[in-house]
Amino acid sequence: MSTPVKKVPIHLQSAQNRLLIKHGKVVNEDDITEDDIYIEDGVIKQLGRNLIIPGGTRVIDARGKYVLPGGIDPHTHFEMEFMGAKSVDDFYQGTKAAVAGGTTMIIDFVMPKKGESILDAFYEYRQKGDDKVCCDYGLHVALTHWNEQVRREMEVLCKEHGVNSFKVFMAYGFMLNDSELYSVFETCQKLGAVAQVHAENGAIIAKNVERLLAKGITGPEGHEMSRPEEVEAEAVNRACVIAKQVNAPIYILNVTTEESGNIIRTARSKGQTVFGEVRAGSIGLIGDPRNANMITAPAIRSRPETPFQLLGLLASDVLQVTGSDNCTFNKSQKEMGKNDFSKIPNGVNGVEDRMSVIWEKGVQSGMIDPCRFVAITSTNAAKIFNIYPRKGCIAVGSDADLVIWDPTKTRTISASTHHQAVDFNIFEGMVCHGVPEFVIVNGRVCVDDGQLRVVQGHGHFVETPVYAPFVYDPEKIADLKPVRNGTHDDNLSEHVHKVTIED
Ligand SMILES: C[C@@H](CNC(N)=O)C(=O)O
Ligand SMILES: [Zn+2]
Ligand SMILES: [Zn+2]
Repeated sequence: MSTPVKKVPIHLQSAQNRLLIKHGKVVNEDDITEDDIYIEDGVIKQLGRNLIIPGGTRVIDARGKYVLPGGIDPHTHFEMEFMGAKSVDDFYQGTKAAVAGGTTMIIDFVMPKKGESILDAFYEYRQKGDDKVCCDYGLHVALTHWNEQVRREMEVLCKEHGVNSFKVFMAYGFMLNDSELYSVFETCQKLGAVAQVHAENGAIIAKNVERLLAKGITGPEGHEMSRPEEVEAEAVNRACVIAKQVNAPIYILNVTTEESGNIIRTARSKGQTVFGEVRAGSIGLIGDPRNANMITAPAIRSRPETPFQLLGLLASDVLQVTGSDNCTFNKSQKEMGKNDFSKIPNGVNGVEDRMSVIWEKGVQSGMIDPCRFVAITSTNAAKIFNIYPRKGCIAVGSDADLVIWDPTKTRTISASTHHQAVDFNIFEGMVCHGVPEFVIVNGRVCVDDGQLRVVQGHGHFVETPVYAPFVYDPEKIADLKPVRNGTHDDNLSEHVHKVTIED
């Protein structure tokens, strides 16, 4: 007599809702295990071997592959108005490209116009992002001016809108002076927020630009000449000194030189909370000062040893995070500065290629291991912006944001095949080991055996709460130890019969 098959309620029938990833090497920041992963309703429900799971579950065989936490790119500028242009990757195409490359969450920057209410600007960005994103996203808020209203609105954003990070600029026309930086850092510290710093000395840059143009140096080579390494390092040091006065944790964006890294090392060695981030382009490339398409700020440095030095700082935890600083302008937009380098919109691509570039330059070269790769491409960003262990790790109860990564496969980066809107790629022709075969976004297979299948609006805004233990109470981070095996909770599709998938 056949066993009566229980009627499976329709809402549980979708095999898409249930996934089992088998035989993979599961990589977290601190270990690699041979666990199978059962996913249901977008959450990792079970980790372990010989799992008992509902029938009708889709099984993905990850034999010979790594299973990584989905990348978190904490530095993008989608559809941003800047230097008289608008970045061409919007929240749809930017997150589509992110997923294609193995990134399953981005954190973008609200960029208020000078004098604009930061709260209004935040609402505008939510309008831009919420319906378009293909993966989850968060928002930092840039402060392009300082006054009592900004301070009040920072408090509202932290207490009511899930913002915990504010960016200040020490360069550009909306840079803040030292006294304003002091007030912003002090306010961030009181709110339990993180102050992020674009650290370049804007006053020196402005004078250098004036002097270079007056000498007739108008080509793209003038860009790095106007903002050499020491002009970044001076600002990094000043930001650390100011933050120290008010015991404010700071996060230095776009560290591009060993000199800046050593300043951060010294500050951290004296117990100061300073985090450093490196953009993928600074690791993947040696800067070509004559190439207008590579113009971003701070510059991608032209000294050949810099990428190796930056990777060494990431390997030794002097620096903690990699981002893309994806701020893409087409060739035609870059030509706005063909007669004056200071008019070239600053920004490069990276959101799609960050993971492969860091794997190729870091893991493939032997400078970092897969665990450190996970830390600098996902986990550390999750910890700093207080979304760990929901994000940034493979653990029971975490969001099912995962990448099945083939370390042996290679791909050649090209604008002809990338999924970004921008019409060139700074990594053009680069061959990278490390290819995302499957990318799972909140439990949905969005790269399926190499085929991109994103859904616009599948992502959601993710609040980043203040007082991240990793930032404000590091001893507590141990209490957040995620559950690395066993079952999440008991509502494992009770309505259907269970099967054990034999090894
Ligand atoms: C405003 C934005 C422009 N992009 C760039 N890094 O040059 C930034 O400074 O991050
Ligand atoms: Zn910046
Ligand atoms: Zn940026």
